This record gives sequence, C-alpha cells and structure tokens, in this order.
Amino acid sequence: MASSTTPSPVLKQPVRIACVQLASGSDKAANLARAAEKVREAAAGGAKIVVLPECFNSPYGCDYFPRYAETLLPSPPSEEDSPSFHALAAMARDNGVYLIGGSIPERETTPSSQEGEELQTRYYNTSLTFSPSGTLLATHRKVHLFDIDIPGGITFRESDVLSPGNKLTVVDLPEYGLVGIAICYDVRFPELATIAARKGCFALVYPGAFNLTTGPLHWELLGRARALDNQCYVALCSPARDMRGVYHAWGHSLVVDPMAKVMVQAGEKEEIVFADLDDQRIESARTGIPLRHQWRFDVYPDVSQGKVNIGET
Ligand SMILES: O=C(O)CCC(=O)C(=O)O
Repeated sequence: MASSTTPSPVLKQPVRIACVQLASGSDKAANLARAAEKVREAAAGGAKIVVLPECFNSPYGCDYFPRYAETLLPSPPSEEDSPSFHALAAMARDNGVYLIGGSIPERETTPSSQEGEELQTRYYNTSLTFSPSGTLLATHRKVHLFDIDIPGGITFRESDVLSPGNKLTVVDLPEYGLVGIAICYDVRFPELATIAARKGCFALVYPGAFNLTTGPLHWELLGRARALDNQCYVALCSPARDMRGVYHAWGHSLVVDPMAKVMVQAGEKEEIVFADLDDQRIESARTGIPLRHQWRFDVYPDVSQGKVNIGET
C-alpha cells in the first residue's frame, strides 16, 4: 500500500515516445503528406507521443518564413488560413497520439496601436501540440530567436524576420503528466528548462534544427545537459539532413534519460527513433542524486521565483 510519503509519480505510466526525423523540402503539401505517413509509422511502432522537427512544413531560413507562414489566430483557424494546423490535428486524431507538431512559421496580423496606421504583421516560429482526439493543447512561440554569427561557420538572424514568443509552455498530457515544450535555440537557456521541470514535467521536448557548425559540438551536449540539470527526459527532434537544400540540418534526433544517458540517437537521414519512458528512471535519478532537496534558491532566487508568464495555449 502506498504510504503518504511515497512521492507521486512525475510520469503516471510508461509511454513510448517517437521523434520523426523528417525529410522535408520546398513543397508544403508534400511535407504535410510525408509527415502524416511518418506519424502513422511512429504510431504503428507503439509511440503514444510523437514529435516532429522544427519548420517541418517548409525549408528553414529567414526568406522562407513569410512565404510559408500560416495564420493560427483566432483558433481554430480555417483550413485556408492554416492547412498545417488541420493536417496536424488529423495526424493526432487518426493515430490516437499526442502530437508535438514540430514548428511552423506563423503570421499574426493585428491593428496598429497608432490610429491611421496600417495593420501590423508579425511572424513567429510556432509549435502546436494536439491531443489524441485532435484538439489543440498548446502553442509555443520560440522564445529565444536564433541570432548567431560564427565567422567561418554560420551566420543566422531569425530576428530579422521573426518576433519572439514570451511564455514558457508546459502542457498536460492527462494519462502521462506534464511536458515542457520549447524550440531549438531555446534549449541553450537552462532557466526555461529548469522552471518547466520545477512545474513537474517528466520530459522536455525540443523540435530543433541545429546545423553543421554547432550541431557536432552542442546538440547532444545540450540535450544531455538539460536532462542532467533537471533529472527528467529530454527529446530533441531534427529534420533529416539534405545537402541539396538551403539549410543543412545536423539530424541526430535523440532521447536522453534523467541520468543524462542517450537512450537513442538517429543518424543524418530520415529515420524515426523510439524510446520507452518510465517514472522509475526519474525516481532513481532523483533519489540517487537528490538535487531537489539541495537546490539553494535562497542563493539564486530569480530562478526559483520563475518570473515568466506561464501560458495554457
Ligand atoms: O543553437 C544553435 O546552434 C542552433 C539553433 C537553431 O538552429 C535554431 O534555433 O533554429
């Protein structure tokens, strides 16, 4: 019999997660059809949580965001405004899975604050999560935009086109528990992950698209670091690498366990990786190394107070 001191599980029952390392190109309809095929394959392989990559419905790059952007608000959007929203909802519903739908470029047009001025259009890098009945559960707009300049390596300035989101995203999957969702460059910011984990997440999931400069050095390291900091599962889901495309993704989608051990990792090509998650691994990591009772948020109170907006959808 469970005693009152038995900790309640962070992950309520074992679950198989799949990261679909999708090969996508410039044809949005073909990308959506390919994603649907691969989500079906992931579900047939027993996954109940399926993850797609960042910008899975378009090429990745500042020139492409406006061209591929879809209007998501007011929600639910029409088929015409957002074919990807409806395609993702159908993939989740048809396969009875939770679908963390990578990310898509989002367009938001709002009246200007100044009278007489034109409408304002903003673009976001946005992830949509759907329930097994096809209901939208959460929307995450990438909080930290990918602006870097590594001479001889890679220069990228998402902020030339995109606006940042301004909330942390924690989504409740009722049969399993809480999952923190963020996008790619967000993984470099441990505070976001720590606050999500302290809200009780069993996993942190990042659709991402690292590159051939930072990928080999930092992709796995960051996945393992966020798992190690927070003693929870971490999943990173990349597009497949396409050397004929404009952006060369690192690939190597992976799932890391709460002791920071890589459970599974893809290569560069299109592939689905699966991992079985259970609460026991979380519990044993947290019992063996009891960070939760040792954190000194009196010494670093900003993180403990979590001064961020917590949004529902
Ligand atoms: O942080 C990096 O090195 C890559 C980030 C990235 O590709 C992105 O945010 O899309």
